Amino acid sequence: MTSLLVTDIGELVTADPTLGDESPLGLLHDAAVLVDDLPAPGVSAYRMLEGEAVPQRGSVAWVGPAASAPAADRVISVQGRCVVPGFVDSHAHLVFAGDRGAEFAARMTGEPYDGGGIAVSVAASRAATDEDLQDLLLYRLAEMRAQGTTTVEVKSGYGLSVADEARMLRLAVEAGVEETTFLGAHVVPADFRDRRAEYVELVTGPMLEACAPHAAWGDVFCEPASAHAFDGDEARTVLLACREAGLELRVHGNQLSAGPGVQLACELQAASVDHCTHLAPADVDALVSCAATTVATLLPGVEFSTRSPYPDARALLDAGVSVALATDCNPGTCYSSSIPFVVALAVREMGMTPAEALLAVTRGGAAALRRSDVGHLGIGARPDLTLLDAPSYVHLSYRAGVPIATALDLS
Ligand SMILES: N=CN[C@@H](CCC(=O)O)C(=O)O
Ligand SMILES: [Zn+2]
Repeated sequence: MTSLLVTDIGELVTADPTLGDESPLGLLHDAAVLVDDLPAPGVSAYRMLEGEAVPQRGSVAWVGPAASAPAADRVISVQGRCVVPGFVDSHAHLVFAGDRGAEFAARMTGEPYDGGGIAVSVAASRAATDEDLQDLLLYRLAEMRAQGTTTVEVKSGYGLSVADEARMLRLAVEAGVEETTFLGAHVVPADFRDRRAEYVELVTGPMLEACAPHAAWGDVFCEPASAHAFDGDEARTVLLACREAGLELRVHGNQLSAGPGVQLACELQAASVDHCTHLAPADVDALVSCAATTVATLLPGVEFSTRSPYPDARALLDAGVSVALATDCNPGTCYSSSIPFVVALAVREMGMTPAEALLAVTRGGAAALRRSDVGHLGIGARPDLTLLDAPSYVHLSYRAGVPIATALDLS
């Protein structure tokens, strides 16, 4: 094992309020970070523990002024640039084949989004080989890392058969994704259109049984305003079955209408309810009451790509709601893998400050995945450092569209 000092950090955001200026950003200037327990170059990054190969990632051992940094086996100077915690993208659909650019173009001339296009991605994904899907997934994961994302959640949902849902989750696990979500209840597939109850039985029975071994989370697209998605009762049935199978819960809710998704997520103590585009006053009250357990994950790339009104993040934060931001990278409502793009939208369009937006894609994303080891650079954290080719985190939204963020390679 070796140690590594990342030094000459002009501005360091730890997102740990016990460090630095003791603000929520835990900000330091002219700083350094010591990472311990890294595998030595050329040595296996895995250690066998009880018969299983466990990745050795190291951890943050010290944070402070560069001038008083401890010695280390290796040193990387970032030459005055800004370092922030690696972004945690808590909502993405990365296992799919096919293209829906024409659907996007039609939306830009006024066609509404209703979820019907999901069938196009399902057909293309079912037809794709394992190898094709794996290549596409790995490409998208690399694209995210190149833009500063170090933890990502990946959903199934473009298989909608027992075998295809299970293979999508298996491929995600094989690609090294730690946060995998079973979304067999994405939409009701065409061959079940007049047999909705039968599809819910399939999802909660054989499909769940085949998928649960590859998934940490269970999710549902709860949207009574769409004929393709699931109403409140169907969504409850799916979520309860997922919980029974040992999965923790997350919900696609209130995307197209102020439906029952938020209330259901709060009632079932889901980790996150995602979209929250259309909220009734009672939904905001519910999100405030359940802020300790349930995060409202806002996905402004979706509002951008579906030309919908942005949720009022300012009002949610002021009310005391726990807020995260994520990409929702998917072929339909937002084919962007860029957390910096999401940050820029949240600041420009949703009333968030640059600091709040950065915390929402780090601490917020981690809370939405119930993770305490990522989303910050406190002592003991996973050493996921994202480098900004800029003097300050403010540049993430100030320099919108410029590729300044990238995950730092410690190897
Ligand atoms: N709304 C449901 N699911 C995805 C979109 C899926 C698609 O259109 O392909 C979302 O989160 O926006
Ligand atoms: Zn989604």
